[in-house]
Amino acid sequence: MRVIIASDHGGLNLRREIASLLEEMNIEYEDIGCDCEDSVDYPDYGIPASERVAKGEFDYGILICGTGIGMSISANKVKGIRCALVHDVFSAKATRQHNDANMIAMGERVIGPGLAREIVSAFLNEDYEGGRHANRVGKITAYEEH
Ligand SMILES: O=C(CO)[C@H](O)[C@H](O)[C@H](O)COP(=O)(O)O
Repeated sequence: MRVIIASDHGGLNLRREIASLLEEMNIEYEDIGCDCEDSVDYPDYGIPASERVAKGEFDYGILICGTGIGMSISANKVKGIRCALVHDVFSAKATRQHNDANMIAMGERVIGPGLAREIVSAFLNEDYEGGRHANRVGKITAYEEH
């Protein structure tokens, strides 16, 4: 499994926490920044990360900003990306099972590091269920293609 992580200045500390978690989990990952606490614009990090997931370079992406909202909006503009804004473990599991989400976004100003770790772990350990969900995800993909 290969994972890409990115944040703006508002998600810097939580991104570092998630990088530590991925190391503990022995998951191969690339961290594309941002690298300092100076104010940056979340699309400058979220869109390149999403493009690399969409190209197949990574299986999953994890994006963090202050709220997770700007990152999730940016990611979902990239064709092939299904990015869920998640701040609870149930949704992290469900978005893999039902939506086949390939990215999640979280807000460092919304949740603490312990919950964020649980969310990432749940997301990466869950499988897509297909079945009735495949029809629904297929309709999203068809819309994207038209
Ligand atoms: O994009 C966001 C909100 O949708 C993120 O939370 C940003 O991190 C936030 O907007 C940055 O805010 P700041 O006041 O410029 O630090």
